[in-house]
Amino acid sequence: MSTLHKDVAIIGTGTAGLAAYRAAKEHTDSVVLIEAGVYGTTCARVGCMPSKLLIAAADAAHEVRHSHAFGVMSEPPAIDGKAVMQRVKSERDRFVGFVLESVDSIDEQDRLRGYARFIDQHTLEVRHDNDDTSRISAQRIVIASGSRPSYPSFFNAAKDRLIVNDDVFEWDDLPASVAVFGPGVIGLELGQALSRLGVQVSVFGVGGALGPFSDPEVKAAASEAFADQFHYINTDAQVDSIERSEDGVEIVYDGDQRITVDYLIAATGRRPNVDKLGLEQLDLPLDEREVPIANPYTMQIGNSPIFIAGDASNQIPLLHEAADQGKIAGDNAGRSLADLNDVRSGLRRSAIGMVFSDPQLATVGLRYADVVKRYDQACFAIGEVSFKNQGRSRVMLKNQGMLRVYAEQGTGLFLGAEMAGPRAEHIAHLLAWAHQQKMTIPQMLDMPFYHPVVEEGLRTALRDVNANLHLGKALIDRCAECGVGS
Ligand SMILES: Cc1cc2nc3c(=O)[nH]c(=O)nc-3n(C[C@H](O)[C@H](O)[C@H](O)COP(=O)(O)OP(=O)(O)OC[C@H]3O[C@@H](n4cnc5c(N)ncnc54)[C@H](O)[C@@H]3O)c2cc1C
Ligand SMILES: NC(=O)c1ccc[n+]([C@@H]2O[C@H](COP(=O)([O-])OP(=O)(O)OC[C@H]3O[C@@H](n4cnc5c(N)ncnc54)[C@H](O)[C@@H]3O)[C@@H](O)[C@H]2O)c1
Repeated sequence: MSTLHKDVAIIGTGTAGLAAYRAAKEHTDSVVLIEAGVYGTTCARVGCMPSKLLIAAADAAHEVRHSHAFGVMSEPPAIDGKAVMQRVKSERDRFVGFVLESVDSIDEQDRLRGYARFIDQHTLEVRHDNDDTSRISAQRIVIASGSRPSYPSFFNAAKDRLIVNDDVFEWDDLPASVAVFGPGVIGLELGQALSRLGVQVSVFGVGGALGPFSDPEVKAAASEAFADQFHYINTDAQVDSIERSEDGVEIVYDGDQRITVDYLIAATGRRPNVDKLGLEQLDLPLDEREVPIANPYTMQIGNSPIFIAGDASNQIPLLHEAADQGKIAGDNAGRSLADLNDVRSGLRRSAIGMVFSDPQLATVGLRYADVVKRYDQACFAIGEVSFKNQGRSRVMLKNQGMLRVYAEQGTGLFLGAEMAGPRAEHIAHLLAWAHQQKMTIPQMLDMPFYHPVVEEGLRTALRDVNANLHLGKALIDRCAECGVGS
């Protein structure tokens, strides 16, 4: 068996692996990137980009369907499922093309195709497509193997009609009906988009979980907004049976209710691809899910010569986090070649999470559950705004949802927020930037607010928390000098 000797080996050529490669190359020329699947990254092929393309088509249909409320009359939109999927796939392929160009620009001798597994802390065995194996001996190894959908085994009863997000983006046409299991991030994005594109969508959840929320008030406002968006939604459904029937998948639920759908989409979470890497023989610190425990600032696993990044790390499974973690892991893998203790803390930004549904959902900094865990009740304050009567939101007929902001008593430090509402992707950025700058609520209120904008709703929530921190006056019900409806 041939053995390749390298300073740094990276498992996975996704976003994290590519970032790790570039960072490691700053320290040494001897780096290899190993890829078991297809190049192109999860984000571009089956994740961020195709999902947003589907959502864009759905939004277009929704706007036409609701134009009459503005006095703009139009026919109900005719959805051409084949044309929808054709655009999703062709634009997706364009994005994938950019990634492929970037992979192609990497020296061929730095790339290896095959499935990597650990033999020991410095040795990988790689199984190639033709079933041959080779070995890599590396001083430092970065695990950047991503994640995959995970679902309970009873879903397998749906047989060939059980699908995951990857399969949706392979469709040539839209189906008539689907059941989405899991009203989390993927379930809400894909489920709502399909529903707006005329697919009959039924959503089944467990335990009342909805989107990324831990704040019961924000979750309740989001529940209200989503209540009439689907054929059926129950965030705490009792599913009795799932069966592949002649016509599709038959689901019996909530006692004697039954529905037959074309497909069951499993969106019940993802698991890191670390279970088949042979980690059990390496004496690494593992968590209860057997995922290596890495220092979030250095991405080093214990004091070992192994680093981890991206979804594989199970820290924050988002694209920008995969890029940041990959950079930190690759930099430290290369930097520590001479001395394993020479690792540096990289930049970890304030947390920001988005769901591109309508209303959009967002979390920033500490979520409500984190605040409650860290602080005594008396040591933090909450401010809120409902978007129901918020001026600009009403103007646009996007007046649903709620924003709640959390702050520290005494210092007035902004701690975090949860939001369901219009323009959340932009408001979440303002909040995340304020959070990273460690701004206080009074400092945030000193910033400019234009009129009439949705951000005036943010100002209302900030004023509310300011009053609850005893740093300012209580809110006046109709603050005319603030701008009508702000
Ligand atoms: C439907 C969907 C929508 C999403 N939307 C967003 C969004 O809007 N915004 C956002 O920030 N995030 C989004 N995400 C999350 C984002 O896509 C991921 O966080 C990110 O792509 C993870 O990158 P990664 O490098 O860790 O993994 P990947 O890009 O999956 O790369 C891992 C690579 O490792 C390879 N590999 C695995 N095991 C081995 C092995 N043993 N040997 C060799 N190679 C191996 C795999 O083949 C793969 O190519 C979405 C995800 C999904 C599924
Ligand atoms: N916009 C974005 O940034 C974006 C979009 C998609 C995915 N992602 C990333 O992908 C990750 C995974 O997304 P996800 O939606 O798969 O996971 P998730 O954790 O967000 O949601 C899973 C949902 O499934 C539910 N669930 C679990 N078991 C169930 C069962 N048996 N029946 C019904 N429901 C069940 C959970 O209660 C939860 O609501 C996200 O955490 C996120 O990091 C991000």
